[in-house]
Amino acid sequence: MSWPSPPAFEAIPPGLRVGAVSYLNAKPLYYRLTEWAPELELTIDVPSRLASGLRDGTLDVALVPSIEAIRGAASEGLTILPQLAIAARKEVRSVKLFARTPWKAVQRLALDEGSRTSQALCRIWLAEVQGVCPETIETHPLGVPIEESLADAVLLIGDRAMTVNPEPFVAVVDLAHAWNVWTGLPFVFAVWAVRPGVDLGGLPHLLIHCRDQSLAQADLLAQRFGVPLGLDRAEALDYLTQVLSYDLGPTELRALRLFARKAAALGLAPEGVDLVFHQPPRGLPLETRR
Ligand SMILES: C=C(O[C@@H]1C=C(C(=O)O)C=C[C@H]1O)C(=O)O
Repeated sequence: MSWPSPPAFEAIPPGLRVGAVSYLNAKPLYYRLTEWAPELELTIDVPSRLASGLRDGTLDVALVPSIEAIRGAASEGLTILPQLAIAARKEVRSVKLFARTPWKAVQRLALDEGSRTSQALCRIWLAEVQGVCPETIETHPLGVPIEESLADAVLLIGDRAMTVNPEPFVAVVDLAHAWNVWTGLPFVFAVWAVRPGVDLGGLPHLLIHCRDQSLAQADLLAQRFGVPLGLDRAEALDYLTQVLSYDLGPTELRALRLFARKAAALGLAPEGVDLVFHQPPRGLPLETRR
């Protein structure tokens, strides 16, 4: 299928190292990116590893857990790209906390190894809404079925969270839905973050084109990436177009700032951090606030 070519954009520095999330929820943000920009090096991985890659300098720009953009803004001068995010309008379906005990009795908590943002959201929700701070917090490894965990509650994110059978558990919460009921806001899971001093050339404009073209043909992405996960096409389409949103507008920024404050209050992020938008080193400034 032929898609409209992107509008003319500034060249992308050859070898620019870009990281993007492997889950279905991220596909609209980079589908066909390398066809339009073959000069960049694209790494696809789980969110926590992308955050590590950005931190240790093996990536220049990556789609990272929003909590890592908040942490890295303070400590490493990370900046974020405007207009783009992975956000949930209300529920999310792919970030779920499963419990074997009532919420208030959760003492041992296992957190999906692939996550950073939902790990923090989960702890904030347990503390603020349920009044519980589990004594033991451990990692639930990638690739290990949830049934094998001995924890009282297990957080799963991404594709595998969408197809878990909830029957063995006494309670399940969709954490974006819980956040929405509690704050009235959407929840921002991921943003594009950039290491200081990196020249992205035309990448920010190309990423916006990618997102817009992907969403204009979301049925194709639902079929290609959702159906192989065991979702039916309509369900995958609904997830990509109704459940999730890919915009970083004023409401999402408000939600992100509230999340940053709540994370700081629990010691999960530094106090008083604000997000800084990426500015190209030269040429026309990117739009920074909408
Ligand atoms: C909505 C999701 O968002 C993801 C969750 C993330 C996290 O918890 O750190 C990071 C990136 C997102 O792709 C999901 O994985 O289900």
